[in-house]
Amino acid sequence: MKGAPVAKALTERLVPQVEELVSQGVRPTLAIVRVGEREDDLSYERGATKRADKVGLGLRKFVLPADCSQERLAGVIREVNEDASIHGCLLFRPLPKTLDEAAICALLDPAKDVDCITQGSLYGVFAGQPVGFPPCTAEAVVELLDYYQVPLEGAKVTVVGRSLVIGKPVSMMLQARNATVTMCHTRTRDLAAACRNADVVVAAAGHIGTVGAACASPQQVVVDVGINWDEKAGKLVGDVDFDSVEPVVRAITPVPGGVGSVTTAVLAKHVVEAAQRTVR
Ligand SMILES: Nc1nc(=O)c2c([nH]1)NC[C@@H]1CN(c3ccc(C(=O)N[C@@H](CCC(=O)O)C(=O)O)cc3)C=[N+]21
Repeated sequence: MKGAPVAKALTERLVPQVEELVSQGVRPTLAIVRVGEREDDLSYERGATKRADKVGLGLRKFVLPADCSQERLAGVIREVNEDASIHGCLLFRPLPKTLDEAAICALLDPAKDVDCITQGSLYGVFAGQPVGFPPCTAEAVVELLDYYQVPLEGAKVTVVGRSLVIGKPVSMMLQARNATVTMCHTRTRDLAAACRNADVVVAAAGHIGTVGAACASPQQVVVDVGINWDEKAGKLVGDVDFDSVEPVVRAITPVPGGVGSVTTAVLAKHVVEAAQRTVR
């Protein structure tokens, strides 16, 4: 299950909407805030830059060194908040450990929170209320499964990983679609069994090889959300051991070229929606 056709379908709907906004004098614009040079951040930035070009979004990049102070980063977020020509903000996470990530996230204007880093947006996802936007990657997983017509109603879905960025919110979104969701993590006793037993596995652990052949079963659909830098191979890989899992399962997403490309399309969609809200 490649991401490109899903992203293309999403993106095609956005182009006329951007044209309409531009004719009203508004160019939907995304601010990217990056601290340091993490490989996964740089990958997202490349993808988002290409997507913004295709859709016709404005893009402003704020890049700070990994050792920057809390005050300096806070200053950038305030600048984003005050700039009326910016409609959405993507702050790459995790931030370096020296920074207080929660305090930074709380500073962002909720109206510009296109990736669910503020508490109100998270509340929306957990309560099933239309407050803000869900995390782009979590929404991308659901978009991808819908595009490939993978049934969720009553399906057994195992989510591996419990982060606030992906594991927890995607679990809530899949449950909202009436899937029966099992949440697994580093302390799960028999991860392989919990995965083998599932119709759909969503791998969002953040570690290379978390989901291996023992987790796979025929008829299963595997969505790999992981973006890890493989030092030995010198390339980006997912959380799933693709070569051993792919021959067993019904369908699987590649990394790169899977969920990531859909994530950037969802991001563009959120920025367009945020801009539309400012003119209505
Ligand atoms: N607040 C926050 N939310 C995130 O969702 C988040 C984050 N921080 N920090 C970094 C990771 C990583 N991530 C990627 C998303 C898309 C691609 C993507 O577009 N990948 C292209 C390839 C792009 C390329 O490498 O040229 C693809 O898979 O085809 C990559 C990585 C989201 N993350």
